[in-house]
Amino acid sequence: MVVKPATPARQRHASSHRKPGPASPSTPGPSAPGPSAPGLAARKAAVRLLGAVIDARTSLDGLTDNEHGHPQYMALDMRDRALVRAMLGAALRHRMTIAALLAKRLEKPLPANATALAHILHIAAAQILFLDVPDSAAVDLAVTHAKSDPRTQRFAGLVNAVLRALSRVKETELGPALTATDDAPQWFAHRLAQAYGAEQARAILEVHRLEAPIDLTVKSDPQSWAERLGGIVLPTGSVRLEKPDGAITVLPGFDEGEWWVQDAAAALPARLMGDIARRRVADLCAAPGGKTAQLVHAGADVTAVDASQSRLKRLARNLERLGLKASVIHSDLLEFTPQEPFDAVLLDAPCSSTGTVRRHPDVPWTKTPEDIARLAALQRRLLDKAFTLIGPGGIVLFSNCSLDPVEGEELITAFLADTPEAELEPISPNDAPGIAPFITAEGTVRTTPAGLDMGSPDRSGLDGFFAARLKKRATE
Ligand SMILES: C[S@@+](CC[C@H](N)C(=O)[O-])C[C@H]1O[C@@H](n2cnc3c(N)ncnc32)[C@H](O)[C@@H]1O
Repeated sequence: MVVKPATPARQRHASSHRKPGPASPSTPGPSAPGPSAPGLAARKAAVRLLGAVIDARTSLDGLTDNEHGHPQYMALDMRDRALVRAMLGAALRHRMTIAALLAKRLEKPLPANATALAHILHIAAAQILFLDVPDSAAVDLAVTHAKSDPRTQRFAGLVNAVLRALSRVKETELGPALTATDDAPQWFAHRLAQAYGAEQARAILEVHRLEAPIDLTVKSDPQSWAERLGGIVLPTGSVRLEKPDGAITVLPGFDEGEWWVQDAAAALPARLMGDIARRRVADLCAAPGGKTAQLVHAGADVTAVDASQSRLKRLARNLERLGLKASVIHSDLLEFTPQEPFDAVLLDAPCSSTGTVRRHPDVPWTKTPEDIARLAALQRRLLDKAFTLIGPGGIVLFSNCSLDPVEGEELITAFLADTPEAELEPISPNDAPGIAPFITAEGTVRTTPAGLDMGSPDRSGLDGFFAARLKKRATE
């Protein structure tokens, strides 16, 4: 398979350009960079954050937030932050491949409690194998890092020897290692295989090694926006950008509010609600508002509800930029008591996010099967509540970005069995452009990252999503 380099790291990082010291198999060379070497702070931050993800199951999104991120990350300039994200992306997307190649260079496995050492090796190996950083810089900075930490000091020679050996064999060993390895924790690979069969699970895991392209939902005229922005129009109507250079916010149409970033799969649920022009519609877990924007743009009178104040602030900013208006309510859905029923509600429920691994490669490492069970139980409570908010003949569109049937197909089957006044309104190919390949035998929608083949790996794929349209039976 072809491994797409993890951008933006194929740019060279000036702070990494040092000549290597003399290559000794086990002793760091005399010219190994000093404790304040350029590029060292970025490596230390990446190692620290990898530890937080792997050892403490902390979500990378929060750690690398540009306003409230981890202090070691916040102390870096934007260029080094991009490098940290690239190192972490590669280290997590290829975690098992890296582990297998490192293990071959070690005489015996690292002790289970040598986590600091393991993370230094993984971050350096990610650079050597997948990023456009000179191998010598990756090795030397890892050695300096190891020397500076009392927990890893005595392993500096081992770090040097293992990484230099890895650099020597990467051309011959990387390809076969990628073919032989599932880059996922066992529980996750196993669950995917149970749900989708071995072949499809393998295809999904392969796509998880790639970074996702950027998709836009445009207010109108996708073809002309695709031409202006250098992208393609997907069969579903989203515009897919081809390797955008630099910040999205400087592209034409951003300031004018002509489009918003939204994965092609995430754009599907709101399109399945039928003609909602002038209807009263609630978006029940709304922030940061991608689907709210679609509903308002479709002409509905929208009430957007979310339990998170900070995420609602982002929703309000997004709607303002787009020139779209909704009533915004800060409330736990379980305590939301509107005065009148809605014609339709969209419940894009909080979930394990296992459909978004291309964008969030930490997810399989931070989530557990217990999280999936807990989130499915919460989703069921939210769905029961959502169903009370519509009148007879009203619609609940339930969706989430999980790949797990426990949060999707199985949840809906149980809901229908327990709720006599509910019926599934099957989704049909005429409901939305490009939807046909994703409709299941039951009439729900299921996408996986291995879907939407656009001819080349970096143009293809979409997030994993589930959607079901439920109707409240009209009373006689
Ligand atoms: C998957 S995100 C929604 C994404 C959003 N629909 C969009 O398209 O931009 C799930 C949202 O559910 C919200 N949430 C979680 N539990 C909630 C609850 N009990 N009541 C209301 N909102 C909740 C979270 O704050 C989060 O914003």
